Amino acid sequence: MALNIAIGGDHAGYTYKGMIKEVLAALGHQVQDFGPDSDASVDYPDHVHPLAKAVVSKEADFGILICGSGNGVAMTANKYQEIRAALCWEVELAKLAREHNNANVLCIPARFVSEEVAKEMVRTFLGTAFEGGRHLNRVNKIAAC
Ligand SMILES: O=C(CO)[C@H](O)[C@H](O)[C@H](O)COP(=O)(O)O
Repeated sequence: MALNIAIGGDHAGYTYKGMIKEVLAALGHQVQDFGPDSDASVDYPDHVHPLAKAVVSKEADFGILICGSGNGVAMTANKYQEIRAALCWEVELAKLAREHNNANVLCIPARFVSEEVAKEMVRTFLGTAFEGGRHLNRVNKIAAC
């Protein structure tokens, strides 16, 4: 099924962002790029906030955020109650983030994972369904009051 994917990050994730966009196109998904448009140094929140809002508004089905460690983009995206941004560095983590946490944003640490792992995490994340059941009860308790 073709999905609407929002992708973004910062300069440290710029190269991986381009590579992942090719993967998403090959999978038949629609992609909205929230930048940056070069590897010149930027502040990741400037690119994360509009992406997070696109996911919250359901303009995008899922978000993919890439920076050096993945921490900054994850911290920023998770400021939104409706966002469940998962920092993943192994394919199995991307699978579990969908199965158990119903994650809607995948955060990739470009300086710490190979291109192949990054690509496979994206394919796995977008190809895995939330399991619901006991996990739904837990996910429903995440939102701060
Ligand atoms: O998580 C991050 C910021 O908290 C990312 O790793 C950034 O990509 C990183 O901090 C950028 O570092 P730089 O020295 O400015 O390239």
